[in-house]
Amino acid sequence: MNTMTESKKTVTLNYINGEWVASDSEQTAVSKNPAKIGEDVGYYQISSSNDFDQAAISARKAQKAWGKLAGSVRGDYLLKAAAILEERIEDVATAMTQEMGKTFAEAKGETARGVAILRYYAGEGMRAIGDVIPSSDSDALMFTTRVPLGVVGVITPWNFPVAIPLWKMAPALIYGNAVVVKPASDTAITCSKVINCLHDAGIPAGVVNMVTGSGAKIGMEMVNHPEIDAITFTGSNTVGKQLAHAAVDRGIKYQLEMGGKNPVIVANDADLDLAADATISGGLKSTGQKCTATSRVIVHKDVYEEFKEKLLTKMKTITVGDGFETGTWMGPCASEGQLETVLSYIEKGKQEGAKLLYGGNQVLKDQGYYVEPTVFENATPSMTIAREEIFGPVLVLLKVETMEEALEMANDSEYGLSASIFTTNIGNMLSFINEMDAGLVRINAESAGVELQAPFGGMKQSSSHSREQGRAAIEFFTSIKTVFVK
Ligand SMILES: NC(=O)C1=CN([C@@H]2O[C@H](COP(=O)(O)OP(=O)(O)OC[C@H]3O[C@@H](n4cnc5c(N)ncnc54)[C@H](OP(=O)(O)O)[C@@H]3O)[C@@H](O)[C@H]2O)C=CC1
Ligand SMILES: O=C(O)CCC(=O)C(=O)O
Repeated sequence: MNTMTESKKTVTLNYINGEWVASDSEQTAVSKNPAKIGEDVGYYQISSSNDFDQAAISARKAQKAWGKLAGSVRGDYLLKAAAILEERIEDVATAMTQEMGKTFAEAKGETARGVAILRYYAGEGMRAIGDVIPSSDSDALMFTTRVPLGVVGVITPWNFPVAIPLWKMAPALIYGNAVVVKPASDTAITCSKVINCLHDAGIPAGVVNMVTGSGAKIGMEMVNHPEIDAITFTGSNTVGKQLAHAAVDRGIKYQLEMGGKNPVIVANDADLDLAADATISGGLKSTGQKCTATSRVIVHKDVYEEFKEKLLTKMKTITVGDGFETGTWMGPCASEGQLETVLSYIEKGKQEGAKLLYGGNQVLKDQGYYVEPTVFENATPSMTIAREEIFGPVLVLLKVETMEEALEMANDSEYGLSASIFTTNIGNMLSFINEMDAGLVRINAESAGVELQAPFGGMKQSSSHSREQGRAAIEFFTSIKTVFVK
């Protein structure tokens, strides 16, 4: 059982060396429902250094045997875990909606994506891992193979509490690593349910470990721990950079996936209904809390007014509320802190002279951390709302005279994660594909929407320039060995 009951409280436990255990700190913290002020979802462990130490040591011990198993055998564990997660979709998605507010439909969709991620990486256990390379010595055989890194530390955010831990853990495991995961505190309970699927699939003790608690404490201990050979992280740029510095100091491998300020360009030949729908879906689903969310909407002057009207008409139909209620399109911000951040950006937008076209207010205040879908216009590219990641349901409209100006503006950002263009002109498409500085470029499709079988990652400040997901994951989670036999 991943929980225990203590004074009528349901307490989620740590998972160390194949067992669900309480922290020796004897401290727990509460996970709160952002849709219902005052409703506690449950409790999780505030772990100690000793807990983390135990997890890292047991991962080190277990990795040796795990790494020696055939890839197909490791894959079988992932397939079993996938089947178990599939049976538990409703339960896992319920925890997700309760902990971070995403609508139940989105939470179920994400959990189904988690199942697909496990199945995809199970298949990786059967695929080629090296090349035969002709040697200059005709009597020799030269080839490459790949070996696991050892123990991988996994630090994950709250916005995709099932998909992100799985798209990091599943490739780590299939390529023979052991893992210690430190999930976001806001969604620790959801993550423990995912780990429980791996436990119930019979994964050998120590191969997977989960330690919950403060990121500032456990996260930093993780990157500095001698038993940790690599770190994979998704979250804020500030924390990502701290981890990178520490990883470089220790000479370990690291992978960071961080922020975005993703643009969508609407050309004067675009299908404006499609563009408006995709801007809303890409910018406001999950309450704008995706690193791939649309944030800057760069519109050609010829279609600006028409596009704006379509966008506003559609935005006005959005229903905000508890993600469990039928009819809710957009849930609350994930926490009080996120709500405050979003409201402070809205204030800054007004102060800096942008025009608030729609929304901008906190709503259902006595119920939860809700904010209206919001759109600004008359913004300039130098305004804070056009430069910084807001991570909320806020769109900024920017008008341009030409497509060259649109592309230049789209690239005028420290980030480069995802970007889209709406156009029917092949020349516009090709310029965008070639010149847009983003890891994910999408034509006539919203900026969000990552496919698990394709590489994912950003340019500039959005990532550590590595890619995760798809086959690209093998580059991070393994080391290449070149073998020469004579
Ligand atoms: N790229 C993305 O998908 C995401 C981007 N963000 C951006 O970051 C902003 C802040 O969100 P927030 O949740 O605070 O993001 P953080 O980067 O603080 O948190 C992400 C993960 O890192 C952990 N963490 C926190 N501090 C440290 C540390 N010093 N060392 C190691 N790990 C640490 C967190 O643990 P704990 O939860 O215990 O603090 C969590 O597991 C958002 O508004 C958004 O702009 C946030 C989440 C995802
Ligand atoms: O767009 C997506 O599906 C994934 C987004 C993501 O990776 C993130 O927000 O961290």
